[in-house]
Amino acid sequence: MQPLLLIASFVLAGSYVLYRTLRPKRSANPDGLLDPPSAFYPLPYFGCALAYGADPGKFGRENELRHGPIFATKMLGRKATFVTSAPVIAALYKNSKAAQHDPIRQEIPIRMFGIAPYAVQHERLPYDGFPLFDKALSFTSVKPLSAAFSQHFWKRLSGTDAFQKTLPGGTSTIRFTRFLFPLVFAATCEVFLGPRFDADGAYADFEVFDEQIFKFLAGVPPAMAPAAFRSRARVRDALSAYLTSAWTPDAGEEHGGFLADASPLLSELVGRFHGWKFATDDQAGHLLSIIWGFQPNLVWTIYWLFLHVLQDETRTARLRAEISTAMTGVFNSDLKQLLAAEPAVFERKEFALLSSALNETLRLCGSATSMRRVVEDFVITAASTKGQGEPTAYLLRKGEDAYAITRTVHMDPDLYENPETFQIDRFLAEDGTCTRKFYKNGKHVANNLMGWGGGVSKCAGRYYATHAVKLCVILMFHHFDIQHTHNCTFDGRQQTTAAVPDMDMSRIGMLTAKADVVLSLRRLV
Ligand code: HEM
Repeated sequence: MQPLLLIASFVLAGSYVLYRTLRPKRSANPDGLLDPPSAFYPLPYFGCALAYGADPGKFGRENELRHGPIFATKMLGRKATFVTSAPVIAALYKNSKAAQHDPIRQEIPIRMFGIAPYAVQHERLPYDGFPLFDKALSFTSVKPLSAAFSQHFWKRLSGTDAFQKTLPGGTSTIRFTRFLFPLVFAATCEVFLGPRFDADGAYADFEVFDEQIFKFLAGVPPAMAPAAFRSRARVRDALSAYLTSAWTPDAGEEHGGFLADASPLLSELVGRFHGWKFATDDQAGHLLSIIWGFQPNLVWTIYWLFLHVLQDETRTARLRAEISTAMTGVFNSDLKQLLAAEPAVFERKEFALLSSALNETLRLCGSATSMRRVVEDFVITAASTKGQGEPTAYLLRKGEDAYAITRTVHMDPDLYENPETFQIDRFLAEDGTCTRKFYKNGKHVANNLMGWGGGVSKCAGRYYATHAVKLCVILMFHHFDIQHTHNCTFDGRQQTTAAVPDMDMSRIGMLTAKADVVLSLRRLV
């Protein structure tokens, strides 16, 4: 053991000396600008990848304490600059000309979804492909899609045993993720792809693929993750079969055909894929990326919102009261009116507590990182995290990657009191609306909540997702008395209080749970 320790000490000491010798000097630029302070991760090639990948929020927080809200290191062979405070993240988002998202969008899908490079890097994709989502999912255009979600989700929910085999007054017991996640998956697939895609058949493989997504992100070869690659291949095969059967040639259409029974958004997109001569398999890879974009974030948001509310009787009672009042006051106790509601209705004051609960869930249970490639040198000015002293100007250099870690802002105790605690009404202003403003060191922080990311890559689906989360919560509370059973976790441990499982901190986006829970649903209506 001792010789091993000795060798390890030599390697570490050697790495440190090398690092001190080779690291970029902070005042090397002739114009007096500083390089961001360097964080020390000596592992060759990987650099900070292990520490960052294990828990991006903790990685950001620890380095912020040591170096301030901007620091640089190496990750997977590239120089990476990380920004962690609200104003510096805002500055990074703002300069979308120098710090671009498109180069990242043209790399990651190759690894994650197995799309061939030509179909990810097609020159028209950033202009005629991705913007279709921004257009169809904007606040003013999203209504047909959100209304379709309401219909499909209700059809699925009312088809479960909790309705079909349980009369009002009766109770059923559900394992929460097993119950909820496939319903949301099927409903959203129906909204976007239509009924021809076998969502039920594809769900199990999709779930395995999603659970193993980090392996694709890290570029692990198929031999090291055979199950993940097999599942991904099966979902893509299902999507290819769907594309083959649903694509209907029609000379009268702009792109030579349409996707039968699908949303206009997907039909238009696939039409453009045909125009660009993408192989069916690569089209399927794109569809997989779209499904992956909506499913995990959406279902884990719903999951955490429910569990944090149910953990506390007062929270549950307050939210139940809001929903009950709105059911009569806004929807005249008519389910059809609820299902027909457009997203703007759920933004009203009558749903302020629900809006606040959603924001609090995004804050506490999300870990979004926005990635950018620096394509021209630019300067970011950073004040110290505590707001003392003169701000410092740092140079970000062409060719490096820049990462905005949002969880450091969401868990900042100077911005959010007791940041580890779920406070259902945290976002309520004094007038009862969900518009509270947040301050740090006496200054208003406009981008205090970045659960949807920000800048040019801000979640295009946020209005659809907000609608879907709220509808799901309202439908469930309206129909069921939901109890968070105390002996509920599936890891075999008995719980003495209503448990909220630990979060898997290694995820990017909404965090996942380390255990499922069992809930009892007593049917009310
Ligand atoms: C509560 C659920 C959701 C959360 C928390 C969420 C969050 C995010 C985040 C953090 C990003 C990356 C932002 C960045 O890099 O700065 C993103 C991107 C995106 N999301 Fe969502 N999302 C959710 C649901 C959805 C849904 C349901 C859809 C589609 C209907 C969707 C569509 C997209 C798209 C298209 C992008 C890429 C935007 C771009 O790169 O231009 N999201 N989302």
